[in-house]
Amino acid sequence: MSASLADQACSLAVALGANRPSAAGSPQQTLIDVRPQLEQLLCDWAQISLSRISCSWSPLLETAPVGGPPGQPMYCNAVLLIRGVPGAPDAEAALALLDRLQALEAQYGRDRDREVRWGPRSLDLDLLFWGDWRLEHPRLVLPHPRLHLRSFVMEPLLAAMQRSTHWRS
Ligand SMILES: Nc1ncnc2c1ncn2[C@@H]1O[C@H](COP(=O)(O)OP(=O)(O)OP(=O)(O)O)[C@@H](O)[C@H]1O
Ligand SMILES: Nc1nc2c(c(=O)[nH]1)N=C(CO)CN2
Repeated sequence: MSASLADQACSLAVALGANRPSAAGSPQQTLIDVRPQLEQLLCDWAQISLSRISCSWSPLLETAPVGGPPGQPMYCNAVLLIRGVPGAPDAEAALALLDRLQALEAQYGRDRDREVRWGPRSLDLDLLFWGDWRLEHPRLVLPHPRLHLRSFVMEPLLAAMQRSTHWRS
């Protein structure tokens, strides 16, 4: 049976990016170090055990910076695709997840008050989509409005989908 993104009411994706070091090390080391914490964060948020969700990770990609100040370092990007999030999407839960993602960014040294738009950051965690649910909130837009314009997101998303057993016939 074939499946489309729109069928996946309980799939959710998070994009990761970094292009400055954190306490965990280089951007690559940061994206590796944060993996188990991000999986645990999602389980805690969804109130579900790790064994009940399926996490599909893209490989790490080195990408040229898009936008922002000239001369910033190359980025490391990845995407985590999760299947098995229980319940229907709603704004309160989505905003609570955004808060948790931003708290995790701060743990890795992200300081939003001291950065320029699209400038270097130690960790960026963007919520890409929650099924095909649409949200227009001042703090959160879903699907992420620039998702389809960014090869540094679409390439790892494709890789994560190809690695997910869910889309295999
Ligand atoms: N889908 C989303 N995922 C993450 N943040 C979002 C989303 N939609 C809106 N936002 C808002 O965008 C604000 C800025 O986020 P952030 O600093 O990560 O942006 P950015 O990564 O520099 O740029 P971009 O928004 O183009 O990815 C956040 O504080 C958050 O409130
Ligand atoms: N290659 C790349 N470029 C970017 C990235 C990113 O993660 N990777 N993030 C940005 C702001 O979200 C702006 N530009």
